[in-house]
Amino acid sequence: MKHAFVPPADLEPLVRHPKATGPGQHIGLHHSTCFGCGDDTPLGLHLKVIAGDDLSVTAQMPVVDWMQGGPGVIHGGVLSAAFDEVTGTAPLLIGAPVVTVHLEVDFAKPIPLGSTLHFEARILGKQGRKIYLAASAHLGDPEQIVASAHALFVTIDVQKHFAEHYDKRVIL
Ligand SMILES: CCCCCCCC/C=C\CCCCCCCC(=O)SCCNC(=O)CCNC(=O)[C@H](O)C(C)(C)COP(=O)(O)OP(=O)(O)OC[C@H]1O[C@@H](n2cnc3c(N)ncnc32)[C@H](O)[C@@H]1OP(=O)(O)O
Repeated sequence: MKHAFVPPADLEPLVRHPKATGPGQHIGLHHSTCFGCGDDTPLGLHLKVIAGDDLSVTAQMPVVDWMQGGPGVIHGGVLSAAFDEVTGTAPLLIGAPVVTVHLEVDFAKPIPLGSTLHFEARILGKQGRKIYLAASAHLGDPEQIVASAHALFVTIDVQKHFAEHYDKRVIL
C-alpha cells in the first residue's frame, strides 16, 4: 500500500519487557474514561487491544452508525483515532508509556457501517525516546488492507506529563 512515511534506517532493535502482557491477553486500560479504550465512556471506541507474541498487537472494532462520515462509511477521523489508540498501546509491550507526536493514515478503501475493522500494529524500533510503529486494518481478509498507519510516539513520565491537567480529568 502506498505511503509517504519513511522510518529511520538505523532504529534500535527492541525486546519485550519481561512483565509485558502475555500473548493473547488484553492490555489493560489506559484509564476507564479514555476515549479509545475506556469502559466507562459512553461515546468511546471501547477498543480492547490484545498483545501479540512479539512486538505486535491486534484489536477489532465494529463500525457502528455514530462513526459515519460520508453516507454509509466510517469518518476518517474516527479511523485515525482507532489507529492512534492501537499503535499507542503497543509500546506498553516494551514497558514504555507514550504519547503521540506524529500519526499518518493512508485510506485505501471506503469502510462501510456494519463492518468490523481488524487492526494489527507493530513496533518497528526506537531511537532514544522516540518509538516508531506501523499498523494496518482489514475487514476480515488479511490480504485486503483497507487502511494503514505510521506513528511516532515519545516516551513520557506519566505523573509529570499529566500533572498540570490532572485536576480537569473526567470520572464518570
Ligand atoms: C497522573 C496521571 C495518571 C494518568 C494515567 C494514564 C496513563 C496513560 C499513559 C499513557 C497514555 C497513552 C495513550 C495512548 C493512546 C493515545 C495516544 C494519544 O492520543 S496522546 C495525545 C496526543 N499527544 C500529545 O498530547 C503529545 C503532545 N506533545 C508533547 O507533550 C511533547 O511534544 C512531548 C512530551 C511528547 C515531547 O516533548 P519533550 O519536550 O519531552 O521532548 P522533545 O525533545 O520535544 O521531543 C522528544 C523527541 O521527539 C521528537 N519529536 C517530537 N515531536 C515530533 C514530531 N511531531 N515529529 C517528529 N519528531 C518529533 C523530537 O525531535 C525529539 O527527538 P530527539 O530525541 O531530539 O531525537
